Amino acid sequence: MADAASIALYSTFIIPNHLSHTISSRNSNSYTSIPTPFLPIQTRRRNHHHHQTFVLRCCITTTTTVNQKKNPIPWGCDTDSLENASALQKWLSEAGLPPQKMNLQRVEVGERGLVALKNIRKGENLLFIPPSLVISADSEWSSPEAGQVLKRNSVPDWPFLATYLISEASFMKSSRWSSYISALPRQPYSLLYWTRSELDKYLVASQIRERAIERVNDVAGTYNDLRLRIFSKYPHLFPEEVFNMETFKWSFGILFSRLVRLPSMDGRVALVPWADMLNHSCEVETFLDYDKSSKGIVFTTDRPYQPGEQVFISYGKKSNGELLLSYGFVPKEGTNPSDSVELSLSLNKSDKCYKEKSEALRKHSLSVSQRFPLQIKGWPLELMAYAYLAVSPPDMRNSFEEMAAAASTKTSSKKDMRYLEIEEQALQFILDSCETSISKYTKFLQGSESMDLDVTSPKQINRKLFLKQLAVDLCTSERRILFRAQYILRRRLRDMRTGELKALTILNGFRKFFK
Ligand SMILES: C[S@@+](CC[C@H](N)C(=O)[O-])C[C@H]1O[C@@H](n2cnc3c(N)ncnc32)[C@H](O)[C@@H]1O
Repeated sequence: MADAASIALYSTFIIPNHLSHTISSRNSNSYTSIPTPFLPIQTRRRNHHHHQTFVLRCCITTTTTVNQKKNPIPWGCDTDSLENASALQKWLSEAGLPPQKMNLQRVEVGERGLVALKNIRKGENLLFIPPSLVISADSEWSSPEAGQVLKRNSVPDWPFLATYLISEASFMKSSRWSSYISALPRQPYSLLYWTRSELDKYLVASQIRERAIERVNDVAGTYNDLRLRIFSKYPHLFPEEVFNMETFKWSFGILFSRLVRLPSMDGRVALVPWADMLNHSCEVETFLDYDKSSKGIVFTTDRPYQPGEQVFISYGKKSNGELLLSYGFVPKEGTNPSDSVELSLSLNKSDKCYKEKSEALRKHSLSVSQRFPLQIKGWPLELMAYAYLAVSPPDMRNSFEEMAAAASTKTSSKKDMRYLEIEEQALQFILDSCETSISKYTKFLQGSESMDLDVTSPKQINRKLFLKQLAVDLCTSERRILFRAQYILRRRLRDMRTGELKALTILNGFRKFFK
């Protein structure tokens, strides 16, 4: 994912990327995740940005969980519906959106999307959405008192906007955002809507499962925190029939899949109606931002479009797993250059220096079990440093500290450290972890062919088939990266071992000669 420099480049559809365990390198060939703690209500964090491709997408209604049956979200529309599209476009133009070169239509990629009405040149600015049509923490509340209560309690942007969206939705036609909210998906695609047993079953092999569980817990924790600290004290402003777990899941699902960070507006996060109808493509790099000269939200096309073609932007350099987590889709295998898979490495509990090593890791905010991103083009230096530490013998204890520091993304000056004496063991250690992971993926993928979908009604079949297909696509792409790493590691180890053998043969030759 993006490092500090690329945060500024990718502004669109941000998520608070709370992979606090993910390590990544700062070097230009590698990729990073920004460990941003999620939305603890006490901390104020802003974050950013994205990337795309093509997906299997079947039109299904995923509203089948028990809770949703009890408490269906009373606003929004089906994900593939154009039911409220013309009302949205009419409202937008009346509210000041200039004439557009694109139209909201049903599309192959992303179900609904913006399609070129005219020829669009490469390098052209599109959209020009005025700030008055943008939803941010400064937007006016239909219930000003509710907004003041949240501000007095210094609620951070994400929970603030999630509450705002529910509040405005509950005002229905009398909210100024009514046409926008009616066109939002009633159930955004997001792992937030997978049940725990679906996550366990379909994502058993992938580290994304853990991140999805963390995210579900974070959303529930944030809602509970708001309820305890604020909502329960002002029930007339925040009645539970409106502000409940189900509506928060919806509003966070909307934020995860549609919130934008605007670099030119000091990184302000916002929902940008109309712009959020643009789907993501891994093949484009353009992103949304505020343009000071035209005083509107724009993006600059990085390729031409002909009438009838869908126009795309980039949601950022995200892995397939991250795209599934926040947006509910998986690009086709091999089409996402930013794809990565997390490899989990752990210290061996029977290691004689386990305590010293874990202490060295702790000093650098790392743990005895750590996840590192692998990409098709390689892995970060931090992973290699962690592997050195994991395999180093007691007589190298003086280097533990240096290795732990190098395994941390927080250490700024990173040199490509090498410990030749343990390089082979370190590579073998990474290879073993890769192979353990590959076998988990293979077991899941083989089992998925004959997997019992556990359905009790025909309606559920579509949903389960859909989730299974997403999981299969994700696991296939993640395993592909692991296979590549396995190939490289095996080759490096083979070269090292044959090199050693050769050196040994030459040495023996010398010995014989001198005898
Ligand atoms: C910002 S919205 C884009 C507009 C959306 N298609 C709609 O109709 O509301 C993001 C959502 O669009 C869909 N999407 C975006 N890019 C996609 C892609 N490349 N493939 C499949 N779905 C995509 C996903 O459902 C995602 O959660």
